[in-house]
Amino acid sequence: MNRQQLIEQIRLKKSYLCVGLDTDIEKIPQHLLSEKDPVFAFNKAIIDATRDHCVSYKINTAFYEALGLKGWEAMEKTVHYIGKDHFTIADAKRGDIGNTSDQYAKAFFSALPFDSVTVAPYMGEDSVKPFLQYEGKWAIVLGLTSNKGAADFELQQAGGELLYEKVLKTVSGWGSPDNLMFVVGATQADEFINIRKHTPDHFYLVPGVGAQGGSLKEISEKAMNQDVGILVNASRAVIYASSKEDFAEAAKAVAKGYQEEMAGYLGKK
Ligand SMILES: O=C(O)c1cc(=O)[nH]c(=O)n1[C@@H]1O[C@H](COP(=O)(O)O)[C@@H](O)[C@H]1O
Repeated sequence: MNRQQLIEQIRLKKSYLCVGLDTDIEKIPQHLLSEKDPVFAFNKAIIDATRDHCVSYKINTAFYEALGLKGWEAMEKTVHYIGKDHFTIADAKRGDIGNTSDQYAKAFFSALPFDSVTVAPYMGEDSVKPFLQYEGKWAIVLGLTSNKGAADFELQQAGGELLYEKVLKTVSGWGSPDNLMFVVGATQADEFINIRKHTPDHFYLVPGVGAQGGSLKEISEKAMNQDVGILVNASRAVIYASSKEDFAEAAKAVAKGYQEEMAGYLGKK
């Protein structure tokens, strides 16, 4: 999905919600465990229930890789089931020397039909560029993350600026707002205005509302640009809204609630 199509979907649905499919076999409702592929059965129900309220799904590959071959198969079935109308993110946080990153890009963009992959920038340009070589596909590079450990490196001074600022400035020169997004944690609201100054036109993937306590209102007020420019992810708050048989309806209600709040912020733009 290209930038224009993504913006169209956001305007059409009045939503910039990304539902995170961090599907943990230990947390899915008991009654699904008798299914042949419980993880896919769970995802399918969540997707059916939430697809009208979100524009994107983020599959955190860790939860699937942890199950071996079965998990990878569930991931593959899930990304195909989502289809082309939603922006798909392989949250794999990849990045390695060039010829290895080439293979990671091939894994998610050719063997699998993801629109984007999350990428760690620590190894520099040759580790990120392979993800920028595919027409209509995106690299989503870690900028300022939502976790406590962001203070260890990202928020440290590096030659008169913060390390994450250097990352935003340098990495934005490797691609364009048409194939590059940045991850900015919802818990980092104090930095949003500064981040927008460095990267005015880019989309941000913003995880950390719901379970991590980030404020949708604050993000929306501080980080939106003229093209909306944000995808806000919630995983556990949506997919584990109920642990019982009504899990899909409960997920729908939470996703709808986020969407309605988003519609309000979009209306003010
Ligand atoms: O790259 C990410 O998606 C990510 C970056 C970040 O800074 N913080 C963060 O929580 N994430 C991911 O976003 C999701 C957040 O999940 P919830 O806290 O359950 O909504 C998880 O899949 C995390 O791996």
